[in-house]
Amino acid sequence: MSSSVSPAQPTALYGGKSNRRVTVRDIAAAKERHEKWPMLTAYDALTARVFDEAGIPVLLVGDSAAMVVYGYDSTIPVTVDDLIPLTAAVVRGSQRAMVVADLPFGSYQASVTEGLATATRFLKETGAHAVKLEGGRRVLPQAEAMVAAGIPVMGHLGLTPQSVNVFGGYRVQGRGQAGDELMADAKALEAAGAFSVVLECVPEDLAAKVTASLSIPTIGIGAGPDTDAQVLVWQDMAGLTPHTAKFVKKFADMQTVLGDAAREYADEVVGGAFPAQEHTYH
Ligand SMILES: Nc1nc(=O)c2c([nH]1)NC[C@@H]1CN(c3ccc(C(=O)N[C@@H](CCC(=O)O)C(=O)O)cc3)CN21
Ligand SMILES: CC(C)C(=O)C(=O)O
Ligand SMILES: [Mg+2]
Repeated sequence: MSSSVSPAQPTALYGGKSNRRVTVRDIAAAKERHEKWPMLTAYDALTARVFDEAGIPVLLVGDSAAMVVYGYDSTIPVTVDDLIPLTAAVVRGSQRAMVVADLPFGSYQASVTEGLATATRFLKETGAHAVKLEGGRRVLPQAEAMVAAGIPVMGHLGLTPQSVNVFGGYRVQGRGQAGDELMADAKALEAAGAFSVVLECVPEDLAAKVTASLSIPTIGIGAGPDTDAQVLVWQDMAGLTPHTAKFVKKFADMQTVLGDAAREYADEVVGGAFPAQEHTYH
């Protein structure tokens, strides 16, 4: 497994000493300075704390919780009521990171009113600092209304998993003509006031072109090395998920670590070695 190395020079978002919450202004400053930054998902207080203390500046409570927390085989089934308690836990578990709430399928597409009501619920009931929604021009009125209401919006283009049934699987998006459409969506989100945009599963050349064309940061997942930021689902990054996409790098082997711990615990219970006197009240 790889060892971690901090950059020699602290950047606007990583490696500095400030403990106050990261804001959209800090994120804009990072783009101006051409500084890269890391984002991870989190779904509970303890992992949020670990990632916060590791200096991850932005934590996303992804609707990927549908798959990695709730065990569904897509993100379609997860609801606002499923995600609100997880998002609140991540806010409580972190001190410095900006917490972004991923709006689930069916909670913002129907209308501006619906989108605004959902985004407002996340900010009020969880303490999240921003929301993320999938789509470009098709959700522009919603994005504009949220920004007008004072809610920072993160966009998400390319492989938008809530549309998996339209794509016919989790496939690379934005090849050929579709790249021009994606670029237009990215520019529309920027004009609507989005503070950043996720680019998922797109060719690296397209991601680089979009990154160079926007004044807001791009956050890549399967989008190559040239986006301003990167994001991974933490269970993928830590080696807990059994099957992962090509874009995932495993920075730890938690499946082995946790499995070995569980087997050792079980062996000691069955063999009588645990609990010992030191774990016992007298
Ligand atoms: N654990 C987890 N990690 C994720 O990154 C993630 C989720 N869940 N759930 C929601 C979506 C689904 N995602 C996925 C899932 C599979 C592929 C995948 O297997 N892609 C193919 C690309 C095939 C092609 O060339 O078009 C691959 O082989 O990498 C990609 C993104 C990303 N998101
Ligand atoms: C992978 C990220 C971008 C996401 O949307 C999620 O985790 O739900
Ligand atoms: Mg998501």
